[in-house]
Amino acid sequence: MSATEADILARVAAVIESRKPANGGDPATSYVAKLFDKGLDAILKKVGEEACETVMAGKDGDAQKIVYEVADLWFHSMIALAHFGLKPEQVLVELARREGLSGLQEFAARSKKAAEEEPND
Ligand SMILES: N=c1c2ncn([C@@H]3O[C@H](COP(=O)(O)OP(=O)(O)OP(=O)(O)O)[C@@H](O)[C@H]3O)c2ncn1[C@@H]1O[C@H](COP(=O)(O)O)[C@@H](O)[C@H]1O
Repeated sequence: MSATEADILARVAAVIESRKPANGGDPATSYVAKLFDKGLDAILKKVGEEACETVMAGKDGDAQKIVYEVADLWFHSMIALAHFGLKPEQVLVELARREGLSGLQEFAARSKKAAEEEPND
């Protein structure tokens, strides 16, 4: 991945931020501003729809369609992050934190902690 591609999330996030009503986003001319105007339920509905469309593309096994739907899913997830004042960098930091950490080991550690915290009857 080139530096330019790595910067895309930050650039798209900056445009999303600029579309917030407080930053002058205009629902008449901007899809993102229109979604912010509709509010959190509408944003989350789009995230759910795009997740379903990603699943359907996966079932079809069409590589190009999968890329297209995941792009829609990431894009709408970024609008949801922006709604909560969060940045994609924070998700990237979390992914980086998990690098090299086996998912199975992490699950085992979490299960052990939950069992230890469970109140004894
Ligand atoms: N990456 C995207 C992007 N991906 C998808 N979409 C839009 O998201 C919508 C996806 O909805 P669907 O696929 O469900 O199609 P639809 O049925 O037309 O949509 P709905 O009526 O259900 O909302 C479409 O209208 C797409 O055009 C996007 N719209 C904008 N961007 C980025 O956001 C920037 C700002 O966009 P504006 O706010 O519109 O200027 C753009 O320059 C792009 O970089």
